[in-house]
Parts: sequence; C-alpha cells; structure tokens
Amino acid sequence: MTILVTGGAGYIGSHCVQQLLAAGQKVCVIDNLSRGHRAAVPSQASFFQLDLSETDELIDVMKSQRIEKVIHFAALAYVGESVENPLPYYANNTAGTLSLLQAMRQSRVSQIVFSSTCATYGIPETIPVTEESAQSPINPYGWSKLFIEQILTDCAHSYPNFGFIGLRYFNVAGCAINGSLGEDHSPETHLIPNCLNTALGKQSHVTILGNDYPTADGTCIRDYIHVEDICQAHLLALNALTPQANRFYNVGLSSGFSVLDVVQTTEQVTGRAIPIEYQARRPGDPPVLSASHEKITRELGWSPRHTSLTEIIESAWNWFQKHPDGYQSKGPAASSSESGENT
Ligand SMILES: NC(=O)c1ccc[n+]([C@@H]2O[C@H](COP(=O)([O-])OP(=O)(O)OC[C@H]3O[C@@H](n4cnc5c(N)ncnc54)[C@H](O)[C@@H]3O)[C@@H](O)[C@H]2O)c1
Ligand SMILES: O=c1ccn([C@@H]2O[C@H](COP(=O)(O)OP(=O)(O)O[C@H]3O[C@H](CO)[C@H](O)[C@H](O)[C@H]3O)[C@@H](O)[C@H]2O)c(=O)[nH]1
Repeated sequence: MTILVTGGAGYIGSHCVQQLLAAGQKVCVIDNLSRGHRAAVPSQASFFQLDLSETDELIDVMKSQRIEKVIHFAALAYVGESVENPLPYYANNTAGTLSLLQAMRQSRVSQIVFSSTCATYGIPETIPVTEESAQSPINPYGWSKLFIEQILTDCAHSYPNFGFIGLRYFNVAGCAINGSLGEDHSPETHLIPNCLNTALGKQSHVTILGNDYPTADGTCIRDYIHVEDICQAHLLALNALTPQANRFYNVGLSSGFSVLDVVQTTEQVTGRAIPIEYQARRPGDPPVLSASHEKITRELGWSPRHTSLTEIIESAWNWFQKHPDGYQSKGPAASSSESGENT
C-alpha cells in the first residue's frame, strides 16, 4: 500500500518519510514547499508539489498513486505568527484540511493520521496534561488544529469507513540520529535551533521571550520530544488505524525544561557560550506544557528512545554543524531527490 504524506518536505514530515521507507512502505509526498525543502524528501518517495487547497489535483494523486492511508503534517505551525496574522492559519490549516478530506472522500481513501498539537490545550489546569484535559486554545494556531479535531470526529461519526488517529505532540526537537535529515526553517522561531544558530555565530544572542512566568526561573517550561520518537508514534498509529478509529494521543516525554534549561544544556553540548537577552512574553505562549503519554504507551506500545534533553540537542547540533546553511549547505545533505513526478 502507498501512504500519502502531506507536508513531507517539512521538518517532521521528512523524518517520518524516511522511517516509513525504512519500514518497507511505499510513500508519496505532497508539499507546496512554502516552508519545506525538496532536498529533504528521500529519493525513494514520489513527490508532487501541490497545495492542500488543490482538491482536484489531490484526487488525481490519490487515484494514480493508489493511496490507502494519509499522514497529514502540512500546516503553518508558528504560535507567534498565528497571533499576528490569524487568517492564513485558518485558511491553510483548517480549510486546507477540509480540501484534503474532500479529496480523500472522493478517492475512497478513508484513514488518516493527523498532526495535532498540545497548543489545543491552552493553559492547562493540571500538569501533566492528559487527553481528557480541557481544550481551550490561547492562540489561533491551536484553534485551527482544534477545529480539525472536531471535523475528524464528525467524519468518524458519520462516514462508516472513516477512521483517524490524532497525535497531539508537544515540542518536537532534534534531528535524525544518522545525520541525514535536519531542521531548517525560514524564518526560524523555535528555541533549540535559535540556540544552535547562536552557538554557530549565525546570530549574536538568543532572545528569551519572557522571564516573568510563574515557574521556578520565570521562563516557560516545555516538553521536548525527539523527532524520531514522534515518527515512531506515527508508524504505530498507522498500524492501529481501523475504520471508525476515533482516538487522540498525547506524544511527549512527560518531562519539562525551562527556556533557561535549554540554553544551558545547549552551552554544555556545544561547548560554546550562548549570550541571552530578555524580551517581553510572546503572545499566545502558555507558561507550562508537559504531557502524560500513558495512553499511547498503554494502547499502542509507544515508548520514547531518546529521553534526555542533552541527547536531543546533541542530535540537532550534529546536523547544524554539518549544515550551517541548512539544506542549502554543500556536502552530503539529505538524500538528493530525483523521483519528483511534477517538479
Ligand atoms: N514542530 C513542532 O514542535 C510541532 C508540535 C506540534 C505539532 N506540530 C505539527 O506537526 C506538523 C509538521 O510540523 P513541522 O514542524 O514539521 O513544520 P514544517 O513547517 O517544517 O513542515 C510543514 C510542511 O507543510 C508544508 N505545507 C504547509 N502548508 C501547506 C499547504 N497548504 N499545502 C501543502 N503543503 C503545505 C510546508 O511547505 C512544510 O514543508 C504541523 O502540522 C504542525 O502543526 C509540530
Ligand atoms: O527564540 C526563542 C524561541 C522560543 N522561546 C521560547 O521557548 C519556548 C518554546 O518555543 P518554540 O517556538 O520552540 O516552540 P513553541 O512551544 O512555540 O511551539 C511548538 O509547540 C507548539 C505547541 O505549544 C506548536 O505545536 C508548535 O508547532 C511547535 O513549534 C516558548 O516558551 C518560547 O517563548 C524563546 O524564549 N526564544
């Protein structure tokens, strides 16, 4: 069977494509390359440069490539940007997913694994966050994803063969352990890449976005989970998909690190000083997010392999050092991509 991976040229999607191929799956990627890289798509996967909104073209791909299941990563995913400019988040993420689901329905593809997020929980009342915690997002990005969760739930209720698993992941970090794939965003807003770019001298300092949160050191706490452990959860979810599956799982390490913890650990890993400057809070940021992953461990047998922040940052540092200009860097970057069907 062939798996359609939307957003497979992006950070998490490309790592997942690599794991699917290693597991012997046939993979087809669609991505509009707005934030992804053609060079990040392993050459054994077929590739179509398409936008989620192109319903008819998606139907053509689903039929011609004999797609059986979909893993849906394609989205805009910056919390701060979504607060500054919400409409593209609803158009791209929510309306884009509607287009994808319509294409699936017309192509008789009825099973999907969906990338949801801890941002759907807003400011949780208790930590760790379980799947039963109230969902009340505090930014448009989280709302754009929560709306999709509701749409998927309604589809599973009404369409007899439709099944989905939604993975609400926490802060995804690190790069492929074998050094073949990395994280390359433009603009880059994520904390660990910003720390590593500072260690590389590409930026003068890391800006700490708020030190007046109700946490021990005043900075936000997040649950950082290695990208390959997230991908493993997708492979397990793919196998667990059944008609009318209607389930959500948190995927995180259940540990919490503050922004200052991350800066200090990056200094230890890189052996370089990371100058910091303080700024006001970034609108839309909850103070503390940390997952209970008990449900996915119990029901799907998932357990993380990379459990220390040091190990996660080391894997990213390995890639950042070898690819200071991301996928534009010369040398053995990700597998070159020659099998593109339409690019
Ligand atoms: N990075 C995280 O920590 C994190 C945490 C929770 C959830 N997620 C979710 O995981 C998914 C992947 O995130 P990522 O960090 O890899 O982001 P990314 O930006 O690296 O990848 C997203 C990919 O989707 C593509 N894309 C975006 N809109 C598209 C559209 N309309 N049509 C076709 N392609 C489109 C982009 O070009 C990019 O290649 C997203 O859905 C995100 O919301 C990420
Ligand atoms: O230069 C920076 C970058 C980030 N931060 C802080 O570091 C923490 C982590 O920020 P990231 O931007 O790395 O990650 P987010 O928590 O904003 O976002 C991640 O988790 C979200 C869920 O909360 C979404 O799912 C999103 O896609 C994913 O990237 C936040 O407190 C942020 O304010 C800084 O202080 N300085």
